[in-house]
Amino acid sequence: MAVEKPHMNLAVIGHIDHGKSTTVGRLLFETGAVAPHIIEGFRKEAESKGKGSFEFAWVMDSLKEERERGITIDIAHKRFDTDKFYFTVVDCPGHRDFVKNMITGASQADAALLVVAAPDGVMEQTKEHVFLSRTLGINQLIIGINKMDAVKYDEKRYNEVKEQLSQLLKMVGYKPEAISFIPMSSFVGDNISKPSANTPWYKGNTLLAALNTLTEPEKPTTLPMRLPIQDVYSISGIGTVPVGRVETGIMKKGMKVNFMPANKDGEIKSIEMHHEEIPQALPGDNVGFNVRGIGKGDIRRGDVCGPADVPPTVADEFIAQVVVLHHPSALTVGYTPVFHCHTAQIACTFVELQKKLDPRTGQVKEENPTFLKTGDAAIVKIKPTQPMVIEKVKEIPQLGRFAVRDMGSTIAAGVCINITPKQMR
Ligand SMILES: Nc1nc2c(ncn2[C@@H]2O[C@H](COP(=O)(O)OP(=O)(O)OP(=O)(O)O)[C@@H](O)[C@H]2O)c(=O)[nH]1
Repeated sequence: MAVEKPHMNLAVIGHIDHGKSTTVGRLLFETGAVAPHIIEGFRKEAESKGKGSFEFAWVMDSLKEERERGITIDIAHKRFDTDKFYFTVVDCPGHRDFVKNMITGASQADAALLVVAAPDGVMEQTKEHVFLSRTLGINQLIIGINKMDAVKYDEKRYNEVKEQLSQLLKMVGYKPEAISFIPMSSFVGDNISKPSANTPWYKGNTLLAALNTLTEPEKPTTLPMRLPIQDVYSISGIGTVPVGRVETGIMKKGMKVNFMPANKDGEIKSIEMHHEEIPQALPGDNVGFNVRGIGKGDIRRGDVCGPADVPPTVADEFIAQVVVLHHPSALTVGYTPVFHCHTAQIACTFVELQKKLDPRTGQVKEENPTFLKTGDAAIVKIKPTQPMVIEKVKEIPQLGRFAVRDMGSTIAAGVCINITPKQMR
């Protein structure tokens, strides 16, 4: 029987027009995920509209209007295989709900591919995306220095851009020496699956070979068990069945558990996954489970299940590091948008703006700033308007991240660095 390859979620990030979509299109094409006749169809359609150079980018444009405007929006949920992994391409920052999806775990990326155009080098969004990747806990990075054809495959230019990037990576805490840099052209197909004769000076991996060097993320089984509740059902003959995904630790049959902030105790009677009873559930498993001692009205979406002896932390207040991604004006003390943290959505107030940071270095730029604006990073104190479970990102990273949403868009993203807990028991 064929053994399924390990799965990796890959975020493709980089400055606008640096070639993210073209690179994804090229990867899908060269790994056989898109049939050549489909590419040919796109090429003809593009030519007929005078956009002949867009063929690979077009593979990714599933929306017709987007195609006509010549920009790419929908690169979500594209799959391709290397001989070691199968990859799902997740949305990139700036595209729709990327940040929110990353944080709520819907598309937590295991690795990121940063695309940087050789003619431009490091640009504004390159910096933003690198910082955001770091904040969101993406530890593995591959860098494609793209559009090498447009700089005549010049080794000197490649080294300049590589050096700029190395500086940037060091500032945010990545180790450039552990990262693959690849001179490539997604458009021409250089160094994607085969070493290119256009870059005889380059002896490193192709993009596909570099993707194969990534390591499968370990399941966080040694952390305390945390399962944020997605829904609660009442099933006749069984009783109350909460459902959700195990984020950390192991849920076992017979375990004594506690739900916070509901502050209800129970015992796991049975666990079910894909309609089969299982003795234990691991991180990543989506399960339904039956708990002795819990009624349907006792718990709800946003509550978190944990072991009774290490219950989830309910915050009275918490200190967070945030990055403001998009705020129409100035974010000030008193602002109370909705925080999305695991499955909870709770209005929280910015009660103190403690320090403004340089988003690239993390150095303090200003103490007690009066406001924050788009692009700022800061240390802030937050007070939830209702009891809310959150954990320190250093202790349980999966429950320590949040997205801040207001009026339909993601205003900020952040991580919880300290908590003043609410005494619950
Ligand atoms: N010369 C050259 N052009 C390229 C290469 N890769 C992409 N392009 C062109 O660069 C432009 C932008 O490419 P996209 O793939 O749409 O870039 P993107 O980063 O996905 O852009 P957004 O989704 O709008 O942020 C298109 O005109 C591509 O044809 C390359 O390797 N060489």
